[in-house]
Amino acid sequence: MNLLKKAYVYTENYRNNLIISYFAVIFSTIFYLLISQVIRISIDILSHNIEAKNGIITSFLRQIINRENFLESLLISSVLIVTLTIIRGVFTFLRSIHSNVAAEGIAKSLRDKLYGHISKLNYEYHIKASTGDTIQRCTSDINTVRRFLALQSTELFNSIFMFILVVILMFNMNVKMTFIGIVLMPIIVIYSYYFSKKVHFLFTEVDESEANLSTALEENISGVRVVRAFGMQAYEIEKFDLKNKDLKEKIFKLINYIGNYWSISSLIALTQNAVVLIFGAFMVVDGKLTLGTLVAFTLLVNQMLFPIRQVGRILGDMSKAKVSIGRIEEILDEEAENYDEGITDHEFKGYIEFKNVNFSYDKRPILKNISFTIKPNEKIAILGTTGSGKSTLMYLLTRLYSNYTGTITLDGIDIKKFNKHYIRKNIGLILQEPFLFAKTIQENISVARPDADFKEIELAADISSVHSGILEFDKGYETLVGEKGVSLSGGQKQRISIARKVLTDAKVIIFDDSLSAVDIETDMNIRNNLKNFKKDATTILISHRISTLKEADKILVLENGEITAMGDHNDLLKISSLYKKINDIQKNQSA
Ligand SMILES: Nc1ncnc2c1ncn2[C@@H]1O[C@H](COP(=O)(O)OP(=O)(O)OP(=O)(O)O)[C@@H](O)[C@H]1O
Repeated sequence: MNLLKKAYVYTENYRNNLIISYFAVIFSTIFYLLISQVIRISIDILSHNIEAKNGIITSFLRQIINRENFLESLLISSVLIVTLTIIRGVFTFLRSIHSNVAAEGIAKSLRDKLYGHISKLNYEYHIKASTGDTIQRCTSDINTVRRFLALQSTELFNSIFMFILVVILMFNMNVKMTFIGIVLMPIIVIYSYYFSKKVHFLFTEVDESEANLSTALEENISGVRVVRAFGMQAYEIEKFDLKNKDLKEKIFKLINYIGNYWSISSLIALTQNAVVLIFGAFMVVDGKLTLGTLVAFTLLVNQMLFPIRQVGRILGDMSKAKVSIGRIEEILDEEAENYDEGITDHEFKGYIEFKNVNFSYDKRPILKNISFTIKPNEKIAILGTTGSGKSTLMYLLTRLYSNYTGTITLDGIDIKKFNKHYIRKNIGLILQEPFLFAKTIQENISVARPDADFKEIELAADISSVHSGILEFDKGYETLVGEKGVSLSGGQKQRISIARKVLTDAKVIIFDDSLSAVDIETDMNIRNNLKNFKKDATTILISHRISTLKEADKILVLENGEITAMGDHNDLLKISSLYKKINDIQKNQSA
């Protein structure tokens, strides 16, 4: 019930389709019962002229068929049966169309809802969640809910409704035969229920094995260079072969089990049929049952058996649907970032201040008592040991994390009061490992401003020192970048991502070690180009290169989450031992 209540919410917009398919189930069942009765009464009238129990159908048939005009009557009842079967077929068709329209519609709106929500979830969620798991929730979990809501629920309704009506009708025809007709049904339901549980487990095993195989394949393809460099091909092939074998064995096990189930349950179903026929035949011989009633019983029992065999499976699948709905709701219950509130109309001047900022990841202190200011148009640089918290500092500034203590202000206003889009539009963060989409270079540059014209894109690429490199490709800006930009060098990828930011009108540009993969000369060119192009932009440079750092107006030295020194190049040579050490090492390397 809880499941149905939860699931009901997702049927919005498709409830009419579901109602039509439920009604179609009702009418298709009623017509089937009608057909069985027409067959029963026709056989009884035409074979022995037996006075069947009076009723609407009997009175109607009595008027149009009789034993005296045998052939004509046979034809009439056949036409009647075919007509009723066609009408039933129309209802079955309606049921199928409407339940499938509802199924696909519900799945689509659920996918839209889930994806829309995921795209608004905070950075912290994305860092912690596994990509594979999230994709599974958006695909196979939605598929399970789709099948349950629109297909299995109508199937379940059909099975229950059919069972109740058939039993009532059979009771009406013959009480003793009714018990005989359903004697093996409980065995079939229990068996199919246990089957579905076991099969669920086997399906999960196959899914896991398939996921292992895909992961191995994905790792091998994307890590092809490492595999070759270490001569690991033979080892990787063997590893893949083992996983492939495991998948084959699990699929065999599953097929075997399903095959056994259908054979055994068919045997039980056939036994049930045989029981009806044998007992029924004796009763017909004893004159306790008419031939027509026996035929009707055989038809009804047969008709009931297939849906009953499905009930166990549907019940098993319901538990799967419950888990899937839970997994989907886990995401939907995550609080989304609010992009609607906050200041958006501020004329940003570029004054930034960190005041006593402290931040922890899972209670582990990362930034400790950070205080510094950046004036508009100033160029500041950050040097720090690995893991000292440089990137984290920039994540706080762009509001990827908000759970810090202390204050961060823009032009004297707390950044928490600004709209998040506004902050990220004005403060452009360029990451060390940029992500490129499986699109053309031109599209990759214009993601930040899809309305930019080609001249602007070219200029942005030129400023980022990547224009001439792009033109060397046969298709130039139309070159398709692979899923992870594999056809581009690390430096090219970094420069394309810089071009993206150049295209925006961000007032602050942060280079988070995003020039690390380009040589010193290109690094300098890009910075000079930017200086001329974005004259009034504030720049924050995270770098390990003294040649880059020394041009900054102010350099922060970060060690273990603390600012240990602050000043320009000459100041730091005197006051920071870390800065001096790095300077000496790099000086010796270039000497
Ligand atoms: N999502 C996270 N959850 C937990 N700890 C994290 C998370 N992200 C980073 N850290 C930890 O926080 C510390 C600071 O990370 P950060 O990336 O800010 O350092 P960094 O100075 O930029 O390092 P690098 O120079 O290597 O890029 C590191 O010890 C890192 O392991």
